[in-house]
Amino acid sequence: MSQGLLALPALPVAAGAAVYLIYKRYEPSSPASALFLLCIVPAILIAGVREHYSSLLAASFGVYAIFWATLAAFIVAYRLSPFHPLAGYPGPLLCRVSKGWLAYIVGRSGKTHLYIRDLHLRYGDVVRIGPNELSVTAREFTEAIGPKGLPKGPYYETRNHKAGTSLNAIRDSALHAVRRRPWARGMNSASMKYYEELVRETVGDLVDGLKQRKHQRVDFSEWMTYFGFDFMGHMAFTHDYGLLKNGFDQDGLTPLVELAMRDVAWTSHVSWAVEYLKWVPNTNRYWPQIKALGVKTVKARVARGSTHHDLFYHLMDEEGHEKIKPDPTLVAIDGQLAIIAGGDTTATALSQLFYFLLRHPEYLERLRKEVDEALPQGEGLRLDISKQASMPFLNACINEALRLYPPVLSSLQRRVEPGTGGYAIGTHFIPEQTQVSFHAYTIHRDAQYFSPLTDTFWPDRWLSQDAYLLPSGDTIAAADVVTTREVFFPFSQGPTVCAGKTLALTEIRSVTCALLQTFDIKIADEAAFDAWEGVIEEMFTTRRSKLPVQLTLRS
Ligand code: HEM
Repeated sequence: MSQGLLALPALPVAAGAAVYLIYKRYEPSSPASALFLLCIVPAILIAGVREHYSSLLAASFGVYAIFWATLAAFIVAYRLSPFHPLAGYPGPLLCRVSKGWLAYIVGRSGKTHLYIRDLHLRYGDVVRIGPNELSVTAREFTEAIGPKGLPKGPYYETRNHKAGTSLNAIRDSALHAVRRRPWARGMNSASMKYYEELVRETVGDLVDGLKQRKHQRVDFSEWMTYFGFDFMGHMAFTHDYGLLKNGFDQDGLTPLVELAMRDVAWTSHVSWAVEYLKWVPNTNRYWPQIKALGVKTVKARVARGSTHHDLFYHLMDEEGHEKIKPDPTLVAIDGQLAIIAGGDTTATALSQLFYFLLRHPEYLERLRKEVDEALPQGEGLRLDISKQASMPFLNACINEALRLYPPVLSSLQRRVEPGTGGYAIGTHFIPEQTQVSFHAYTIHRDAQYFSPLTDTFWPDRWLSQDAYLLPSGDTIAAADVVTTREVFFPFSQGPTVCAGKTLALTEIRSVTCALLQTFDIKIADEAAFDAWEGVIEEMFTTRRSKLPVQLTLRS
C-alpha cells in the first residue's frame, strides 16, 4: 500500500482524536465552535486526500464518515472505560454512553420517574444515569441541595431566555440570592395576608363554578387546573384568566403550558442541543409562545396598574428596596415562571390528593369529620386559614399525596463545577464536572425512608402516635413506622426551595376544606380512575389525565 493510501484514513482519524481531546478538555458548546470543529476541520482534510478518491463527493463522504466515526468511538470508549471518573458507579450501558437516552425516554413515554426508580431498585443508592451524571437516593446526599450544597446543573439551561434567565434557571448561587430577594418580600407574612384574601375569593369562584355543575360529570383534574391558573393570575398580576367563571379555557392556556413543558422536559437532558434545535422545524416552538404570553400579561398589568400589592408589585420593587431597579423583561420572565410553577403544580397536588381520597373513602370520611369539627358549617364557607394549618389529618393526607406523587417528579439537578476540586460527601467523592440529580418520586418511595406500605396511600405515617392502626386492621408500634422527613422534598430544599411553598399549602388546604364542606364527591368513571396512575407523565411538572367525578351538594 502506498504512503498516500495510508494517509487516507490516518488524517481524519488523527483529526477526530484531536477534536475529541479538545471537547474533553475545554467543553466548547457554542454553535460557532461546533461548526468549526465538526464541519470545517474535516472539510480542510478533504483537500489532502482528494486525489485518492474518484470524485469530490466520494472524498467528502469518506473523510466525514471516518472523522465522525473516530470522534464517536473515542467518546463512547472513554465513557465506558475504567478510566472514566464515574466508572466505579453502576448504571445501564445506554445511560453511560449518552444523556440522549434519558431525553429519549422522556420524549417517548414521559415515564422517567418509573425508569429512574427501577434503576435504583436494580443498582442501589447511587446510579450513573448519564455519562457524567449520578442519580442519588443515599440520605447523605441531601446536603448537596441544602444551604451549603452544590449549584444547579445544565439541566436548567433550557429555561434561559434571550433577554435573561428566570429565577429557577439561575445557576450562579450569588446571583440567585440577589434575584430571590424580591421574591422573599413578595412571600413574607405581610404579603401573605393579601394572598390569603385572594385564596378565599378564588376558592369561592371554584365552589360557585362547581355548584353550577352539580349532578353533572366534571373532570376534577381540569377544574383544579382552572383554580391553579386563575389563582396565580390574581396573585401574580391581578389578572383574571376567567377559567373558573367561564368553566372552560378559552385562551388555550393549559394545553400551551403542557406542550411547552413537554419540550422543556426532554431538551433539559440535552440542554446543549437547544441552540441547534432552533433550526429544526417543529421543535421547541411552544416555549417561545409561553414567553410571549408572559410579556403580554406584564404589559397589560403595567397598562392597568393596580392598587393591590400583588407579586408583580414586589418583583418590580415598587417599594424601592433595591438600589438597582429590576429589569421589566426579567420580571415578565419571573412572572411567567410563577404562573407555571404555581398554577400547574398546585393543580397536580390537589388532583392527586382527591384521587387518593376518592379511592380510599375511609380516609375521605375521616378527613371530612376533621373538617366539620374544626370549621363548623353555617356561615357559608369558613376558610380559617390558620386553623387549617394545624389540622393533623388534613396535613397528613396532603403530605402523603405529595410523597407518592410530588408534582415535580424528577430531576432536581446539581453540579460539581470545574475548578472546585470535587465534592466529598459521606463515603463518596464526586469528581468535578459531574451532575448529581435527585428524583423525589424515587426517594419518596424508598422503603428505607418510608415504611411500612411504601407504595400505599397511608396518611397515618405522618401523625405522631404511640401505635398505628394499619388498613389491614393490625396495629404496629411507633418504632416500626419509618417516616424520614429529611428526605421529603416535594418543594425541593435549601436556597432554591420553592418560593411559593407556604402559599401552595394554603391553597391546597383551603380548596380541600371548602370542597369537603360543600359537596359529596363520587367517582363518575371507575375506568378513568383505574387508568389515572398509569397515565401520569413526567414533564418536569406532571402531565395528568382526566378524573371524572360527580358532585352533589351536602344536605
Ligand atoms: C404544590 C405546589 C407546588 C409544588 C409541589 C412546587 C414545587 C417546587 C419545586 C420542586 C421547586 C424547585 C424546582 C427546581 O429547583 O428545579 C419549585 C421552585 C419554585 N416554585 Fe414551586 N411548587 C409549588 C407551588 C408554587 C407556587 C404556588 C409558586 C408561586 C407563588 C411557586 C413558585 C416557585 C418558584 C418561583 C420557584 C423557583 C425558586 C428558585 O429557584 O429560587 N411554586 N417549586
